[in-house]
Amino acid sequence: MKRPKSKQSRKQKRLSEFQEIELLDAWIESCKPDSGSNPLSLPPPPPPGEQDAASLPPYAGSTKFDQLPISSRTKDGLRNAEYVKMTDIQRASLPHSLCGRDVLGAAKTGSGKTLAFLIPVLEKLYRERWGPEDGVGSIIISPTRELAGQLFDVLKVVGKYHGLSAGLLIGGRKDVDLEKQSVNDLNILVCTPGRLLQHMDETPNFDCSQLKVLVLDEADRILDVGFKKTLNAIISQLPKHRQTMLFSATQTKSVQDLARLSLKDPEYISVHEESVTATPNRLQQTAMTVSLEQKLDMLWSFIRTHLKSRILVFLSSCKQVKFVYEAFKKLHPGIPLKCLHGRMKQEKRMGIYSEFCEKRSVLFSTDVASRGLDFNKSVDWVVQVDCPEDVASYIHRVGRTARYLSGGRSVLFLMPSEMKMLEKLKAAKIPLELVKANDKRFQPVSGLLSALLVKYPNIQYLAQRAFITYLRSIHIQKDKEIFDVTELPVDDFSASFGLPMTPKIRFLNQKIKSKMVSEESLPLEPENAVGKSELKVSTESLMVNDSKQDEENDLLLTDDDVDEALPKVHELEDVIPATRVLKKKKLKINVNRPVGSRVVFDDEGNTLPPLARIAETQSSDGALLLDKGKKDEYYKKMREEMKQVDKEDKLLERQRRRERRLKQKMKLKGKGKDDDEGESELSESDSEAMENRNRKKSKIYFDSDDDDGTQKETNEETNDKIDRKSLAEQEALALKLLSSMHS
Ligand SMILES: Nc1ncnc2c1ncn2[C@@H]1O[C@H](COP(=O)(O)OP(=O)(O)OP(=O)(O)O)[C@@H](O)[C@H]1O
Repeated sequence: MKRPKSKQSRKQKRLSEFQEIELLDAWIESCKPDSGSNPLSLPPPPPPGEQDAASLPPYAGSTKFDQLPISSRTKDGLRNAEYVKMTDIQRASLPHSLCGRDVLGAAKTGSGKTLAFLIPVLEKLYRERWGPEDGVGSIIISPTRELAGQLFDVLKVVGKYHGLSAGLLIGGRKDVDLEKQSVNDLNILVCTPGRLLQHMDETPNFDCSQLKVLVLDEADRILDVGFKKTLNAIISQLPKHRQTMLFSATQTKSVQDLARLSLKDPEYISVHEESVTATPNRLQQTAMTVSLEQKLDMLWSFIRTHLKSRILVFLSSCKQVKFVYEAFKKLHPGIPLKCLHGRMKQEKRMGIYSEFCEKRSVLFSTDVASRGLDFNKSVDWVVQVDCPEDVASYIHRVGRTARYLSGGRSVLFLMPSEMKMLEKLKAAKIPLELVKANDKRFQPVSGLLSALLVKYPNIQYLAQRAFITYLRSIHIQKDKEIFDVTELPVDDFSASFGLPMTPKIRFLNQKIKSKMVSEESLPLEPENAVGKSELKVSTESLMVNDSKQDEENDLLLTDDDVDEALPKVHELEDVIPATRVLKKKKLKINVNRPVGSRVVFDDEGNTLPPLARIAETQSSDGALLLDKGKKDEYYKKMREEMKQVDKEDKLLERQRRRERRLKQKMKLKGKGKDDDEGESELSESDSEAMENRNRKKSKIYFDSDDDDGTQKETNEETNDKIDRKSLAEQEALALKLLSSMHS
């Protein structure tokens, strides 16, 4: 902010300031609007020429900033930024806030709430003659860093001619030590709750005891459970005697919340309460039924048909944002893509935010961009791919378009299981039209994604993470009437991401198990469990249209270039087509599975109870042998059958042996004859070998060298006896082993 340049001019300024402040104080005091009155219903003050010279003109009912009891510095700042006429929320709240009252302001998105609290902040400190040595005089808290940055920018513009110092204190910045050195010299802090508390805890001599004005922008969000502890800790360090202003498009009226902030007779200013709609009039809102597995196809088709628009796409988690951004970027839709989420470095976040303000592009974002952000050039479309958690969240998301006097359009994708949300939105005075997509413009992307995932494992990893986090985000939603994770067709959803297999979903198993227990469902037999836990496959196609359609509502027609030829989709020339067939089999979740035990599955994928594996062999009647009596009987029968088969085998073997020996005998006899006849033909060695062979043979059966037929016959019988004995022993041993195994 500018400071007076020379000593002389400073002195003059101080003098004129002094007079101006006196006049302003008197004016504000003498023309105070009645507490609880609505300045919007009052007539505007008469023009300067017609005013009573003896008295100050009433300011409640003013329509222009110039008519308000505010300093010339603020007026200059406003004029500089071309703010002349006030919006409704400014007209309704400024007369009350300028006279120091606590205010609870609610007005539609994009209706100018920022100035409604920045002007009183500047004016209060100015009239208190606040200076650098006075320390922190006002704190403005915003739920997100981007919004805090934006508020700070507006403050710099409007407060340009004031001598006050202001600082932006937000997380994610490296220069916290530098901040600590200068924070005590700041008069106005624009901050996020976490960073403010950090300074309260860590910065030596950080002092807010003189605080005059506290502002909570997006108050309902800051008072939400997410910030509860932080906010309570902050409030406990602030003086109770102060002016407090709360602003939001979806205001809190909870007495508990207001008590936490120690508000004193606050003015409830809700300028659009009587309005027919809760959202800006120039906002054209539509909804489409899109099944979970078709969301990405629909989003891709939407982007491809709106290449000349500035589109803000809301997804439910950082991981979703990362995956869709990275994957679509690789597919080159024909429009620049950007992404914004809480896990990004602060500098990058700010960079993306300002780039999106400047250039036509598609910004994929989490709810980090859903509140307060005022993109410079208007956003043409807000696309909600994932259903917002509640009505308030919907209002803030769509509120990023159709701001101030501009128009805008929005589309909400609703899964068949989320249709209850449509009723809730309509009940909250949100004019939504259910429309259908143009099938001719529908361009599925799942095939391209599966090819992409094969080529880029890092994107496949992102897809897996995105898949899990989406399901988790549904799982943790509070409104179970709308969000039911067990209703989701997980396998088809995973396939729509291009994933070759459905990733494991542990929390879902537990969820389903507990659901089944609470519903006292069928006995937990594996078959039932699987049937029960099987996640539905949504066959719902693009749209259920219950309203009359016209071209205007056809969402896959381009908004301004319906007949214009679209650039061709950049084909994945170098992407290898997916070789693996996508798993279409439904996920079977075994709710019976005891923790830490081994589970056995049959061929169908059903679990088998313990011991079933042993008894896998079926009896003649086909039943599994789990009964011990039946099992013993079954094995006894089997043993006997085996014995019989053994016997037959042995007899056969014996017979074969006998035949072999007979043949050998015959051979030997024949040889003897031959030897006698052709002695000269046999060498010495040959006869020796023959002798040895005969000896060896006899050694098999006899210990003596005597060799005649009768003897051999007897020996053979003995041998058979030995054989028989050993086989019987072996048999007995085998049976013993078998029975010990199964007893
Ligand atoms: N009196 C005015 N004259 C002209 N433009 C204005 C005026 N007041 C606000 N604006 C413009 O209107 C736009 C929306 O204002 P602002 O961001 O304050 O809305 P908001 O009500 O805070 O919205 P949200 O609820 O989304 O936070 C801004 O671009 C702002 O510059």
